This record gives sequence, structure tokens and C-alpha cells, in this order.
Amino acid sequence: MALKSFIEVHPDSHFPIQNLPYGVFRPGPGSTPRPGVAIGDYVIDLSEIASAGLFDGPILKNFSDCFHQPNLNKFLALGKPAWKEARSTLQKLLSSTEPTLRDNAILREKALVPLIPFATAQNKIELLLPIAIGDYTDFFSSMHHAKNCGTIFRGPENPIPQNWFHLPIAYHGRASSVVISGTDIIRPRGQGHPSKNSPPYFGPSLKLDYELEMAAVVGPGNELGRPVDVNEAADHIFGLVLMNDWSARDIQAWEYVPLGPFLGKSFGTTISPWIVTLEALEPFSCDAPVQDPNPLPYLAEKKSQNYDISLEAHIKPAGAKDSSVVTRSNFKHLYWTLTQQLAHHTINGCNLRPGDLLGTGTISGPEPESYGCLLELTWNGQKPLSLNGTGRKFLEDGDEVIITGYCKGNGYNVGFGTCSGKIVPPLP
Ligand SMILES: O=C(O)/C=C/C(=O)CC(=O)CC(=O)O
Ligand SMILES: [Ca+2]
Ligand SMILES: [Mg+2]
Repeated sequence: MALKSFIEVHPDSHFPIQNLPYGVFRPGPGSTPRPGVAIGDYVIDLSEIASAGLFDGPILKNFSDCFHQPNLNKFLALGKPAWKEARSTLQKLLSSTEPTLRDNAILREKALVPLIPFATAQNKIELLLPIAIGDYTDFFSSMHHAKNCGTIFRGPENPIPQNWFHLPIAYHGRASSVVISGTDIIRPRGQGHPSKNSPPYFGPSLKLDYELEMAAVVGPGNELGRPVDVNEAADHIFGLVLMNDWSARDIQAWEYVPLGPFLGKSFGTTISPWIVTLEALEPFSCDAPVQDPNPLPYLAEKKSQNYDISLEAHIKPAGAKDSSVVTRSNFKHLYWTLTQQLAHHTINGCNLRPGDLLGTGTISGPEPESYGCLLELTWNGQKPLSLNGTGRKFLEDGDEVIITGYCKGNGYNVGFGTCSGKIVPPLP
């Protein structure tokens, strides 16, 4: 019998009792941010559960102040045994056979907050960035994406750089401009260089793009100078979010040789509000692609695993009734695994800290419909897409990009909800 909650959850919901993703929310205007867990159309207020003394396992009974914080960093720092304990406490508390919360109307009233806000201003719940992000790194782990970008930017002879098959390439992103789903993105201005013979121009980006990605949220992290072993790296990852690494292709193409992306990406990166734990994703793990050549020993894992997560990106133009699906991809296409990314990041002694964000890189698959950005889908604007009859080379003002992702279980989904953002006009 599948685990069931006393809270009714629609079979299509992303948030059944098997998921229990973590976020941070404000139950109403002016109230303090607090951690919560999504179930069906509700958020469980973890500060209320902690205040009621219900985190009573051996670890959390001494550390339940981690649920009276404006972000999840303190909980992340506690590590995997505490995460496991919290999950089993919450799964028990929410199960249909457990009376503690089910039959306590006063506690239910305090701890269960409707996620779909009612129309009234008073109980408009607000979802916030769940973590304080000290550092954000973005990898480049899809071979299909690397090949397509290489062909477009560097030509078809050697599209994938020689180092790519030996190490998970990355660049340091900008943590300050990571924003929560629903935040508008102002079209950036910057320099572009349309062709060899013309001088550079300055103005609003003419090639604004999305990048369909996921990102790992780092747990305890490591001490400076002490790398994480690749076979222990999974214990350092709390969970995953959806991510859109907005990219201004014209700014990027002109600025990024030889030091890598800078202003073409640092104007905004959107993440989804709910962190789905690796524990909830475990039933959906699958073998990662076979790596050829074999990676160096520090990247060779005993078990190399991905997750079967269906991913979609949609674009909804201003005033359009419906959005159009532009990408259909899957997390399982990634060549370098999350654990290889994390181990590689620390191999020189670099320390990761709780709440650090590690983007996977754009998740493109082999089929043209699975390409994870407009640069690939329109081949740098040469082949416009049709969105319900309207042509698109790159994003226009008013376009909303919506990324979704979920794993299909037997009679339920473990999903990520949505990660969305709308392009608004540049500054004058
Ligand atoms: O190959 C290039 O020149 C550029 C690639 C990217 O812009 C991708 C990037 O940000 C990393 C990724 O998302 O995979
Ligand atoms: Ca990226
Ligand atoms: Mg970005």
C-alpha cells in the first residue's frame, strides 16, 4: 500500500507525501519568513511543528531552532542524519493513520497554510528564496548542449573542447542576482559585437535567452583545504531546484573570451521555491551515461547515478492565452553527475558552504525538441520557432518563461512545481 496523507492530494499534484519539498514562506504580509514543507495545496509551517515539540527525534530535539530561521541554511548544515530524521518525523505526522496533527484542530489551524492563496490580501502567502546563497557555480554538463554551443560559437570542426571529457567545466556565477520564481527580469544592457568588421555597440540585449537547468543545494560543505571524496559527495547535497540561467547571448559572445561568462549572465538567475530532497528523488535514480574516456581516479565513482526527471520549458508571450512548450528534456541526459561536479569543485581544496548553489548547466538531450535554450533551438536566431503562430528568435519583452519538472511514480508524482520569470523592458 502506498503511503497516504490525511491531507487530500490530487494524483497530478507535484507534492504528495512521498515528496515533502522544503521552502521558506511568509504566511501573510508583514509576518516573518519561516521554513515550510509543501503537501498538496498546503504548506506545513515547520516553525509551528517545532514550537509544538513535534521534532522529537534524537538529533532535532536539540536543534529544532533551525526551523525558527528565515532560511534553511542552519538545517542544511546539520547534514544527512538530521534531514532523514526530519523527513521521517514529517511523513509520520502527515500520514493518514497518525492522529497527532490529524485530530488536533488548533494545531492544524496554525500549521497548515493554504498554498494556493485566497483572493484576500490578508492570507496571501509569499514564497521566498529558501536559502542564503553564498556562492553560485554553474557547470556545463550536458554533452549535447556543449556540442551545439561549440558548433554555433566556435565552428563544427572541434565543437567540444578537449578538456570537456576529462573534467566537469564550470564558471563562477553571481549569487547576489539569484532570484525566486515569479521575479521579473529586466532586459540587460551591455556591449555586443555583431560581426568581425563592425565596431561594438551598446544597448539592450538583442539576444536574450533562457537556459533550462537544475541546481544542487549544498548541505554541510567542507573545510578549506579538504576535498570531498566523490563517493561521499551525495551526503553533501541536500536537494535540487529548477533553475533558469538567463543569458544575453550577444553580451556573452563578445565578452567571454578568455575568462568566461560575466555580464551576459550575472543580471539574473531564477530558481524554483521548493527544494526536492535527494531522499525523495532516490526512487527515480538511474544509471548515468557511460563515460569514455574513463575519468581520472578522483572522479571515478563506485556508482554513477542520474535521476529520471522530465523537464519542460514553456514560453508565454505578453497577452497570449496559452504558453507553448519549447523544450522537452530530462535530467538523465547529463554526462557529468552531481557528485562528480561537487567532488571536482572541492578537489583543489575549495570549500563549499551550506546553501551554496551548483547549477548543472543547460540540460539538452539528443533530439532537437530537447534543446534547453533558444540559442540551440533557433540555431542562434537563424531558424525562428513558432509560438502558436508568432515567430521567436530570442526572448521579447513581456515573454514569460516557465520551467517545470517532475518524476513519475506509481500513482503519484514527485515534482518541483514551476520556475518562472517574465522579461520586462530595459532601463531607458
Ligand atoms: O559553449 C559556450 O560557449 C557557452 C555555453 C553557455 O553559455 C552555457 C553555460 O552557461 C553553461 C551551461 O548552461 O551549460
Ligand atoms: Ca548556464
Ligand atoms: Mg545567470
